[in-house]
Amino acid sequence: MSIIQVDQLTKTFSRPIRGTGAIGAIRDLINRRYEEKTAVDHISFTIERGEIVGYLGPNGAGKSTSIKMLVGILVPTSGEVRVDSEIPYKNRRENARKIGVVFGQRSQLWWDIPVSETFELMKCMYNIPAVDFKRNMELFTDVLGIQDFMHVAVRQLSLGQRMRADLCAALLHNPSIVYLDEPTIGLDVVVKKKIREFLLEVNAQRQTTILLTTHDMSDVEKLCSRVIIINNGRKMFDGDLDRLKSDYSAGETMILHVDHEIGLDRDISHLGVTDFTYHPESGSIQLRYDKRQAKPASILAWFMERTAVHDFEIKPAEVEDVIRDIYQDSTSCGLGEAQ
Ligand SMILES: Nc1ncnc2c1ncn2[C@@H]1O[C@H](COP(=O)(O)OP(=O)(O)OP(=O)(O)O)[C@@H](O)[C@H]1O
Repeated sequence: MSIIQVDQLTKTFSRPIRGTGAIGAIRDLINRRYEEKTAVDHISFTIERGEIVGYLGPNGAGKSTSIKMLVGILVPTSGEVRVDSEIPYKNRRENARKIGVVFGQRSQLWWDIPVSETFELMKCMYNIPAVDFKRNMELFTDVLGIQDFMHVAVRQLSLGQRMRADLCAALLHNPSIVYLDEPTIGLDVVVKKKIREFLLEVNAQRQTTILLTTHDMSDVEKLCSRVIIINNGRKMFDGDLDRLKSDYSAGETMILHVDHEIGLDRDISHLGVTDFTYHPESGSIQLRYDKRQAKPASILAWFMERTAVHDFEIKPAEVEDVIRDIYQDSTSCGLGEAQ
């Protein structure tokens, strides 16, 4: 049986419409009006034990709301959610024992006490057997490299140190599922690498299921074999990363550092360029093209014939671009959902 089962899950918030100015404020006091916002709209999926799944979407897509329903903080408006046989919002205590959660923007650690004491508190809270605790501490301190700051108060940690301590705390009780919301946000490449290696190690050793939200495509590429993409609360794509990349990651961006612009009114559609902007402050031209249809060398040659190009760089599609392509594809085809 799938470890996570989500069926037609929906969450609608009712939020006040605020009037503008003094009259609006007075009117609000007398007659407050509300609007409905469907943050998660009939989403269904299942996740198998041991999968690492990227749960992606642009800002406001409904990712955090979905995760809050999975961890039991929010009660769905309709639909069903079952996590390792528990209904999270009904069996919050049992569910909490089976899951670990890390929100990149917030810490679950106690601010004023040293990291090591936080872990001791976790041991008591979750009733972790001494043998498991010792084994986990050895593995986690080794892979995450937290030995150096074990005795430092949490408020004195750098962001990267705090994030590693947060991850360790979330996994000490051997949860079968871990929810990670932007776990590498704001971290340098070395710490990102450590965290990814750690997650892969835990997943391989313990079959821990991981659901990860991130805006960092390299997190997705390094960790996830499958991605679910949502937008406006609806599921747009559910499939493996290779399919996502072969079907949708065709957009590339080329940045040319030039002497002067050559006129934005030029028609360069024959080169396969879809977007074309000049940034005078940096003296650069930014072009977007579909690499299945355009030849970067031809684009570069065309510009070099017309202006002095000092340097250029090519950037692969960002996760946001892929999502935008999927969204455009599904709306232009009249599809609500791409499977
Ligand atoms: N408690 C709430 N009350 C009213 N509206 C809410 C509430 N929580 C979220 N929303 C709305 O629901 C939508 C989805 O929000 P959510 O936080 O789930 O998005 P997200 O995909 O996690 O975005 P981000 O990547 O920016 O974190 C947004 O339009 C948001 O304003």
